[in-house]
Amino acid sequence: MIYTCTLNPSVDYLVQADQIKLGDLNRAQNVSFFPGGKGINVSRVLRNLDIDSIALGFLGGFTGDFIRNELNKEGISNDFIYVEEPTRINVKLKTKEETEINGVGSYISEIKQEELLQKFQSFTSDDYVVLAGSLPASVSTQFYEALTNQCSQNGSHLIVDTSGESLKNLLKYQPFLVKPNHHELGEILNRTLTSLDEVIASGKELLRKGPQNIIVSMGGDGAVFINNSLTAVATVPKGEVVSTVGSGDSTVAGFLAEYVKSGDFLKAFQYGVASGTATAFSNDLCNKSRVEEVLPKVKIELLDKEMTS
Ligand SMILES: Nc1ncnc2c1ncn2[C@@H]1O[C@H](COP(=O)(O)OP(=O)(O)O)[C@@H](O)[C@H]1O
Ligand SMILES: O=P(O)(O)OC[C@H]1O[C@](O)(COP(=O)(O)O)[C@@H](O)[C@@H]1O
Repeated sequence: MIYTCTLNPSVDYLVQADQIKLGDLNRAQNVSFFPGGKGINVSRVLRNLDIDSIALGFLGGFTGDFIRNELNKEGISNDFIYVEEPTRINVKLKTKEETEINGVGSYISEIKQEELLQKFQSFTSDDYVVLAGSLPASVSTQFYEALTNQCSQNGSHLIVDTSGESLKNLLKYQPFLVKPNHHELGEILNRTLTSLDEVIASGKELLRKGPQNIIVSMGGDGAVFINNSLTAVATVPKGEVVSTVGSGDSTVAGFLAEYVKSGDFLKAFQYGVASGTATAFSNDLCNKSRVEEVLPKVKIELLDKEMTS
């Protein structure tokens, strides 16, 4: 089974406007609400790609109810732990540019954290566990580490999509996959990455710190895949970018959807990148027909086979 775990879900409030002036009254042309947060997005894209998953994490209040109802409507199994404070609302402003305001997240008591950790004890080596997104302010990075440690003890395939200190601390558990974007990769290694060569070299450096497979996403410039036997670069087609919210999560979901079917890293990488791009070209997350339309336009260049250092 694939489990996704979102410690800090969100209702994503997407506001489209010609322009926004700070300090002025602005009117939106269009607004929409989506269940959000990285693991939840992965579960939603997996559903669109006909793959089952179980969504876990913390939800609370009217916003938490909205997310649960939407997931139920979409037929996504979920087993969230309920907390008192409402789940955050993240504002996504789409003008000519994209601006995001992500909330801090609800208070999660230690008892609730322990309850989630217990759920992780039942995972097995057949399971894939996607641990994704930020931590609510009340949850320490040690908790992420405890969840990771539990997956490692169970032998589950762990996919981590987080950034900064949380990601750094988890590398030693040798996660099956990590997916930083190029800014996050630079941040972990304390540098700014300005070229593809730098991204590849830094990705290889990250690989030596523990993860088994790495996708470094680079927005409209595509992505890089690195493991001990392969290095590949994907370029993506140009198209009308509607909203990139959830593109990275779609990359993870598309990769997993193909990997659990074929076990083929390159096919999975191409499918993941196509899913990310299909989401960038959509208002909500991608659907299967969009992904399959984009798929042949994602070009994969294999740089090295067999490692490379
Ligand atoms: N402007 C864009 N045009 C085409 N594809 C895009 C664009 N932005 C993002 N994507 C797709 O989504 C993937 C993830 O995007 P990225 O912004 O790197 O991730 P994150 O959302 O995690 O920061 C990219 O690798 C690419 O496939
Ligand atoms: O937990 P964080 O880092 O605040 O991110 C949460 C936000 O990221 C998203 O999951 C989108 O992520 P990506 O654009 O990186 O795929 C939104 O749904 C949500 O608002």
